[in-house]
Amino acid sequence: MVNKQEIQSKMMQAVEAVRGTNPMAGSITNTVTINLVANAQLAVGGSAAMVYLPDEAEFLAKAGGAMCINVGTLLPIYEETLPYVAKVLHETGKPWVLDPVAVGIGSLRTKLLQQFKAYKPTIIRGNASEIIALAGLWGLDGGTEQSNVRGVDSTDSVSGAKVAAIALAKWTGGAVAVSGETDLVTDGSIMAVSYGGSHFMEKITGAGCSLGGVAAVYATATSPFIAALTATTVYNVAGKRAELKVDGPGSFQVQFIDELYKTTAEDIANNSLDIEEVSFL
Ligand SMILES: Nc1ncnc2c1ncn2[C@@H]1O[C@H](COP(=O)(O)OP(=O)(O)OP(=O)(O)O)[C@@H](O)[C@H]1O
Ligand SMILES: Cc1ncsc1CCO
Ligand SMILES: [Mg+2]
Repeated sequence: MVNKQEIQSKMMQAVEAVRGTNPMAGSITNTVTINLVANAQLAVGGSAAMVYLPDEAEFLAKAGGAMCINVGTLLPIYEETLPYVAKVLHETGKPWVLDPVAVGIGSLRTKLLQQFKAYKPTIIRGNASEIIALAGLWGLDGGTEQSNVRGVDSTDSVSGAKVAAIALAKWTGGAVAVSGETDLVTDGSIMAVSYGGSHFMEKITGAGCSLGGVAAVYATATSPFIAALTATTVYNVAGKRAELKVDGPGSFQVQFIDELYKTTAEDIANNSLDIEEVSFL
């Protein structure tokens, strides 16, 4: 049986460990949201470093406790950097997060995301359409060949990505986090549903990208499943609280960083969470 209290207590430990040790998680991420990703990582107690070049990515992969790869805005150099660093991460057993932003657009994005299948990202984080499309690209259950990703936005429901999320987690042996109004996190055998957040998170860019960066920070301190669930939960708590204090998306983003900074381990344990065993779904 899955023990919800044990999961909550592991999340609390991860939050405290990160606040106590300031772990570094490097990123190769998109140019739209790079600043929000770094600030969110710092707000939860981590340390950020962003690079583009293959040798620098290798340095960060080895020096940090985990890494975040987000394919939002591809540059030609990424054809070299991304498979190279993913191989280093896989071979050294370093946890890494993949955000398959806009999967389905362009030949380089498709080629890179196909290459990542063999390097088994420890955490895959995306919106529902991205998770379904990545499962489709990798030939796994629950995926569709045609991507429903509309640019970087989702057109699918989170619950519709359940089978794809489980299949991806079983393939990687890690965790998958599907974001939306409610969030799903699975390791292929447990399915967690986390509630909270804010409608304003759809009105700022990078809530998802920065969630991936924060998941990488927690992955330096705990298992992929607990890291993905802790990041998801912190986002749900901080989003809910920030919404109460603001009246628009611009001030929401500022308030959200403050709430990430203020969210405690107890707040995370007290946030609404459902846990189910996948075999019963
Ligand atoms: N309608 C909503 N209500 C509550 N929380 C939401 C809502 N939509 C998104 N969120 C939260 O926003 C965060 C990002 O999820 P989202 O699905 O928007 O990612 P995304 O589409 O990849 O974002 P981006 O690509 O802009 O970074 C998650 O923490 C999620 O829980
Ligand atoms: C808007 C946008 N375009 C490419 S990446 C990105 C950030 C959200 O995914
Ligand atoms: Mg996204």
